Amino acid sequence: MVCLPGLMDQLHCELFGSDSDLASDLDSDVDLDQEPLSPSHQGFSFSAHDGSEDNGWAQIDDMDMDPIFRDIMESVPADDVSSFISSEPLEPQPMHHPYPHIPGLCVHTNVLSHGDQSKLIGQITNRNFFRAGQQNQAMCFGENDLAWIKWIELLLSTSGTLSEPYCSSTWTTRQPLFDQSIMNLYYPGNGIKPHVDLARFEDGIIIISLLSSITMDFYPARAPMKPEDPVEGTYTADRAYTTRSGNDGMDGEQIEKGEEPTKYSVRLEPGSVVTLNGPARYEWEHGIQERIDDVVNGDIVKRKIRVSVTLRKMRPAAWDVGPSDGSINGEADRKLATN
Ligand SMILES: O=C(O)CCC(=O)C(=O)O
Ligand SMILES: [Fe+2]
Repeated sequence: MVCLPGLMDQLHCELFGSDSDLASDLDSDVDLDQEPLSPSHQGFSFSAHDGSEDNGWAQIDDMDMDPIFRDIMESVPADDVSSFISSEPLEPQPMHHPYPHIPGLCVHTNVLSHGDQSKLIGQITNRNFFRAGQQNQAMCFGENDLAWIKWIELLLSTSGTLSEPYCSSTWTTRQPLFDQSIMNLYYPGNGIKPHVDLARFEDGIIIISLLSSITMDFYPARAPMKPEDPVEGTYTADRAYTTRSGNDGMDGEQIEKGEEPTKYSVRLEPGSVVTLNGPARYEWEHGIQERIDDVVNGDIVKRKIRVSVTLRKMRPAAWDVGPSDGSINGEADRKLATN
């Protein structure tokens, strides 16, 4: 694993245990019939949405489990969440939906079968990434720490999700395909502010949706990026993440002028995958509004608990980036969104 202290700090990622332990622990996949991994087997702790600095495993036994999370997770056998996903076919027939207004955006439905979704959720809960529901985001860095999710790459390939014209072969043939992942947990009412993913990630980003559907919105970026931008980023936090949230996508200036911002809404179903390439990755912001329901074809649909997995690849130079303003990324946005 390569993860410099500065970078770790900036992305709220804390290492527990030695690298060698971590690598061997993560070599094999999670056996869903086993007991959840003990804290000593888990290499990382992750930022909590309360912003607390010290999230050491020593505290875990003392944690009060979030009651909503407990109810949901206790009702789900570790290896079967199909009761959450009742409306999908057993054998998925992937469909690919490009969005012509947003070049490089494609939503791929029915990519993960019930079993695939169960396995992925089982892996996530087994690893206690969300610390029993007390935090809403977790991250993994480096190929070793993504070993548990490597099987998804094959699924993406065989489903046609990583094929032209939806995804450019300039990135789908890279090795490794992904070396960074973020798991996000959303309760009804939670969201993520509109953002362009950090410049430190390469082109070619995927978002997997699990457990329930949600509406994601896309807006033209206020500060578009280019692939060759410095890995540190080129824009400031106050420019990138100000008021475009919770008000149907209008920022302060646009509200004053009475202008409607361009916004495209995309429905993300469990088992679906979003691919972001080129303009969709660099020139459009994506976000999820903080609401308890979404309007879908005129109907109000209540939100339920949702988990997403974002997979990306770090730009080589990004591993050397030291600490800077940690607030200019989507990770920090989750913290704001839940406070
Ligand atoms: O949770 C999602 O669906 C989106 C996550 C995201 O945009 C991010 O982590 O950068
Ligand atoms: Fe993002």
